[in-house]
Amino acid sequence: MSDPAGAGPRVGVLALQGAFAAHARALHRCGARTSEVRTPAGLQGLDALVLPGGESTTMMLGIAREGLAEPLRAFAASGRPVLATCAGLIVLDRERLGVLDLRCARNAFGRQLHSFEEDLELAGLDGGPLHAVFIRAPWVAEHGPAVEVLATVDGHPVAVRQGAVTGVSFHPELTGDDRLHAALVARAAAGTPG
Ligand SMILES: NC(=O)CC[C@H](N)C(=O)O
Repeated sequence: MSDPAGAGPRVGVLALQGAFAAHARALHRCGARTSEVRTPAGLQGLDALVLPGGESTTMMLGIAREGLAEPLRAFAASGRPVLATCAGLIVLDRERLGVLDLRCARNAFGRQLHSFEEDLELAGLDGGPLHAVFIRAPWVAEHGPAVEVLATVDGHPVAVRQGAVTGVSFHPELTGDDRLHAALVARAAAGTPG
């Protein structure tokens, strides 16, 4: 999946399970080189990382099987930018990898359990509302002071930031609006946390 023609920052996409291929396409559109991460060695040399949506229980089983829990924690702690979407956000919560000081409620949108779409204003994102696709999405049920809430639906946080980690409970790789991927690639290229 890597893009040999590109000279941009190297962004890994956790590819144990879930919606990883569409993330790679979005990252390519933003000028990044990408690789699929399935083992701790796959994290080496990356400037940024995407944790895709999918099914968080299955993803956690794969992370345990491959010995990826500690390497993923270390990657986040290094300050390199991370974008976590949907199941990827769940995986980072307190009850799982503990990278983010928050607790997710899974499949939280009872009003439209399977999926719905909404235009969201995200704090810090220029260019107007972002069209967000929610698929059996979580929300953030509770969080500590280090977590900045960027957007809410019905009063529940669905986009957050803690340090260099951005987490969203929707699927930004599905709409063709690549602003969140572009922001990740820009931060990776700048080599600055945040
Ligand atoms: N689109 C998604 O990633 C859904 C997440 C899934 N409902 C879970 O709990 O893991």
